[in-house]
Amino acid sequence: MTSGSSGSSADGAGERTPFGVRLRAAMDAHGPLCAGIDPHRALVEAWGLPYTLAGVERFAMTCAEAFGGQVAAVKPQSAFFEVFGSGGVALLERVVAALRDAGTLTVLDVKRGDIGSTMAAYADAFLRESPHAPDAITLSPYLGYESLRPAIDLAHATGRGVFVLALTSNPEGASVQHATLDGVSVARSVVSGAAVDNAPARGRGELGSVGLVVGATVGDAVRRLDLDLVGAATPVLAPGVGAQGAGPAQLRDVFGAALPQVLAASSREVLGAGPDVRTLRDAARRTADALRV
Ligand SMILES: O=C(O)c1cc(=O)[nH]c(=O)n1[C@@H]1O[C@H](COP(=O)(O)O)[C@@H](O)[C@H]1O
Repeated sequence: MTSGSSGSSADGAGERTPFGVRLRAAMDAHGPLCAGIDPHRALVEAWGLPYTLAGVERFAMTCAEAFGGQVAAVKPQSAFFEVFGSGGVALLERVVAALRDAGTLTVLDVKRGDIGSTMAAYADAFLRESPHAPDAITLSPYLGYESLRPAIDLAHATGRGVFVLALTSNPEGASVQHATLDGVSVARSVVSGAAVDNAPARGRGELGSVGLVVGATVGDAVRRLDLDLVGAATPVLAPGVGAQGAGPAQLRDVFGAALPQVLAASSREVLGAGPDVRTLRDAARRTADALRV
């Protein structure tokens, strides 16, 4: 499987297989791990590298080499590249391109969200066809789920995907995400939005391209989301595995019957196995195997 199989038109609206379908195939082939590339200063230095653009390039390209072709998806965290300004952003583009060449799906963690007219520009920046466009991005719905429409529509048009924050892994998230309007929580309204957007995929018996982010650490709180609403058609990105304390048991407890559509994300714990490429690859493979349903 390649991450970018197909022809495409000038605006990218080609015949690429929808992201959800490609994600299902990737998880079936490699297990449900999304390996994060988060070049924290402490990790870069622990690898014996200087915390400079060159050091971070070595770190990130080693990750791309280790993870490419081995895991379902890779999630570079944009913040750690943006620290280095335009050079860091150019490096991020090279990392995405390298993973694309290896046939591995990329979820670029940029957590964008803005008024619709600005959202259209963010959608163009990340979801239109280009050699360094990722397969999916993370989105923040706190200006209203519908404000994300330009990104959702362009993702559908270009065979790409989005993951919308629903219930995040950090303890502070609950104060906003469990707030209710007319008896419906913010998080649950995001789940409903994704269910509507994935209804056509559900009708085809496929995984949709509008995913949710639900932390693997949220415990019982997940019950309030009514994940049943989305059936088996909505992919769920579940960060929090490893450094934030969640493992296979927590994933089973939190997601239950929805587990087959969960893409579990782990960054620091896997990255700690570097800098040797083979050791890093083995750590990712071991984690992916342990998470298999
Ligand atoms: O969107 C995310 O990926 C995300 C959402 C969330 O609720 N919690 C969360 O930790 N993340 C991201 O997932 C990664 C977690 O990294 P580790 O804690 O090192 O595994 C970071 O890049 C976070 O920004």
